[in-house]
Amino acid sequence: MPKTKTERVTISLCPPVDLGGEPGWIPFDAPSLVGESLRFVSGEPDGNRFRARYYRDAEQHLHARIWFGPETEGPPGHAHGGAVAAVMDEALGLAAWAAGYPIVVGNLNVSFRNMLPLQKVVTVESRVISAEGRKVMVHGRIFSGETVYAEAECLCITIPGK
Ligand SMILES: CCCCCCCCCCCCCCCC(=O)SCCNC(=O)CCNC(=O)[C@H](O)C(C)(C)COP(=O)(O)OP(=O)(O)OC[C@H]1O[C@@H](n2cnc3c(N)ncnc32)[C@H](O)[C@@H]1OP(=O)(O)O
Repeated sequence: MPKTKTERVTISLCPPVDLGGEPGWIPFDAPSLVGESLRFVSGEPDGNRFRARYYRDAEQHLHARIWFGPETEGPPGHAHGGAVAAVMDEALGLAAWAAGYPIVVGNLNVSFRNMLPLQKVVTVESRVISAEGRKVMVHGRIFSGETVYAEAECLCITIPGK
C-alpha cells in the first residue's frame, strides 16, 4: 500500500493594512444585524482575499473600507470583476439592511470603470435611493481619491416575515 505523504503548505499573510474610517464615521457591526453569514467578503479580516470594515456616517449612510488582496486577482495585478461584484453585493445589500429593510439582492448591475490594483484600500459608498413596495434600490461606488473603480445599481427585494 503506497504511503501517503503529508504536505505542509505555508501561506504567508500580507502585512496589516489600515482600514480606518473618516472622521465622524462610526464602526458598524454587521454581524449583530444580519448574523455571522457574511463570510465570503468579510469572513477573514486578516486573510489574503478581502479585508473589510464597515462604518456609518452621521446621516446613517453605510461606507466600507475594503482591501482587495492577492487572492482576488483577475487581470494580472488587478481585482477580478467577480470580486468587485461580490463586494458590491455585500456592501449594497448590507446598506439596505442597515436602513431597516430585510432584503436579498434581486438584481445587481455593476459598471467596471477602472482596473482596481491589488493590495489597495478603497472605499465603498452607498445610498438607498428609493423604497417602493418590496423593492429597495441602492446605488454605490468603489473609489479611491478621484478614481472611481466601479459603480453599481442594486435592486433589493424585501423578504416577507423577516
Ligand atoms: C432566507 C434568507 C434569510 C437571509 C437573512 C440574512 C441575510 C443577510 C444578508 C446580509 C446583507 C446582504 C448581503 C448579501 C446579499 C446577497 O448576496 S443575497 C444573495 C443573492 N440573492 C439571491 O440569492 C436572491 C435569489 N432570488 C430570490 O430569492 C427571489 O427571486 C427574490 C429576490 C426573493 C424574489 O422572489 P419573490 O419573493 O418570489 O418575489 P417576486 O414576486 O418574484 O418579486 C417581487 C417583486 O420584485 C421584482 N423582482 C424580483 N426579482 C427581480 C429582478 N431580478 N429584477 C427586477 N425585478 C425583480 C418582481 O418583478 C416583483 O415586482 P412586482 O411584481 O411586485 O412589481
